[in-house]
Amino acid sequence: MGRKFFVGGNWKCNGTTEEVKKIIAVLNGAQVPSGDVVDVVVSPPFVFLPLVQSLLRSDFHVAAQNCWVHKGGAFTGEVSAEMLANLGVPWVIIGHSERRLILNESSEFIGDKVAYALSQGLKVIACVGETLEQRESGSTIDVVYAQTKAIADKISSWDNVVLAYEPVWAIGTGEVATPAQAQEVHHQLRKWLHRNVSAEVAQSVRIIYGGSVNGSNCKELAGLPDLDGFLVGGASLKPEFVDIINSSL
Ligand SMILES: O=C(CO)COP(=O)(O)O
Repeated sequence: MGRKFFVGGNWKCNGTTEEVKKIIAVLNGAQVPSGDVVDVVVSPPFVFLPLVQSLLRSDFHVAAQNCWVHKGGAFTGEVSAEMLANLGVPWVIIGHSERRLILNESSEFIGDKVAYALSQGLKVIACVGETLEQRESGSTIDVVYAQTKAIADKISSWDNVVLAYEPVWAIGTGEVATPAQAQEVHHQLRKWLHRNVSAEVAQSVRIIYGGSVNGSNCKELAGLPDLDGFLVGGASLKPEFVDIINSSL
């Protein structure tokens, strides 16, 4: 069985109620393949999750952009995995580079978060990726292996995990990875899963790419053998997100 294409839209810390309604109207009117062909997940800021859930077509789903690492409690400003499950939010993005780098989340902390979110029945988009400095020093593969290992060490099943490779130097820069660069890292990640988890998991886990994906560059990337979809930032707030959803056709 092939891996189902997956397209996530990470809205990051953007949007007003009016803007949310506008982008949802575009998505709801879009001609896209059925949910059997592509998983579409949009990830608004926490405060807009109920609004998006109430308006969004039923074949698309929502993701939170983060959650607390363990059970909720006295953690001011945090949102727990239990709360997301209680709201019927099926997905959560964990380990985005903006949280790793700006909020100093360690790989170990991210591994704990992924494990806890899974334990609460959430599905996880787990992000890995190297900085420009790491790429230039030749350590890309070591970095993404270590980030992936920190997750693998904490979880017992990859059934509900999508792995997102997002090179930091490509995020929000307009400098998308070349098809060769993306394919190389995705292939190496699949090899790592094969060696360290299982052949079955290596075969079935979706590895998606993020970093300056847009309506014009998505098609070529979508055809790569080890690339199973996208995690889209800026372009997920625009009508071209529909082209990205359709890029595997
Ligand atoms: O960080 C990203 C998605 O999580 C990618 O962002 P951009 O598509 O804006 O480069």
